[in-house]
Amino acid sequence: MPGDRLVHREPAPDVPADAPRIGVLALQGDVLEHLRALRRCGAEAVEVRTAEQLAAVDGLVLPGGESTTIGKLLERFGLMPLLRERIVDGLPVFGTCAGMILLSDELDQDRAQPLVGGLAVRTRRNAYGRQVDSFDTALEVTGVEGGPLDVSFIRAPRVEAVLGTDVEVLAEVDGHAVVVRQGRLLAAAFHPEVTGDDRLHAAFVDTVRQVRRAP
Ligand SMILES: NC(=O)CC[C@H](N)C(=O)O
Repeated sequence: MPGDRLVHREPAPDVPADAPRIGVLALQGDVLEHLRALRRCGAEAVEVRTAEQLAAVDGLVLPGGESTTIGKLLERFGLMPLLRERIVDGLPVFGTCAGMILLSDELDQDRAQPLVGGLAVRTRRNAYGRQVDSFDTALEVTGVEGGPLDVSFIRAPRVEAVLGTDVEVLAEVDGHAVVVRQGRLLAAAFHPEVTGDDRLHAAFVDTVRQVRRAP
C-alpha cells in the first residue's frame, strides 16, 4: 500500500452510527493529527489511499505535507480523476496548507505541478519563507466563535488572488487571504490540526453533516 510506512496505526474509536465518515488523504503529510482532530469533533475518521476508500467517504481532508509529492502520488495511484469528479459532484473538502495548494485552480509560480483544483484562487507556495520562518499565531476567522483560532503556519502558502465570485475570504494575514470557503470547499493556509484548537475541524464536520442530511 502506498504510504503505509509513513502512517502510524491506531484503532479507530467507537463512533455513533450516524457520525459522518470523513477521510484524510493518507499518501503523505500530516495525516494522524487530522484523524484525531476529526474524531474529537465526533466524526468517523478514516485514512484514504484507494479509489474504493475515496468513493466511500462523506467528506475529505487534504492534509499539509508536500504538495508536489501528494499531487504526484494522487496521479500515480490513479486517484486524481475520481477526486476531481467527486468535488464537482459536491464532496465537501477541507484543504490545509499543502492541501490548500492542491485545491487551488492556479499557482503563482512558473513550474507546473499536479493540482486537484476546484477552488477558484491563485495561491503562492512558501509565501512566508522557509521552515525557519514558520510561526504560530492566533487568528480571527469569520464564522468561528469564541475568539481567535490557534494555528501554526509551517512553510505556509497564501492566496494571492481570488478568481471566483463565490469565494469567501474568512481570514487574512497582512492583507492576504489565508482561510477561504467556496461552497463545500474550505481551505486554510496553516495547520489547524497541531494546536488542539479544533474549531475549524468542527465547522467542517458540521458542513459534512448538513450535506449528508440535504445532499
Ligand atoms: N506545511 C505544509 O503543508 C507546507 C506546504 C509546502 N510548502 C508545499 O509547498 O507543499
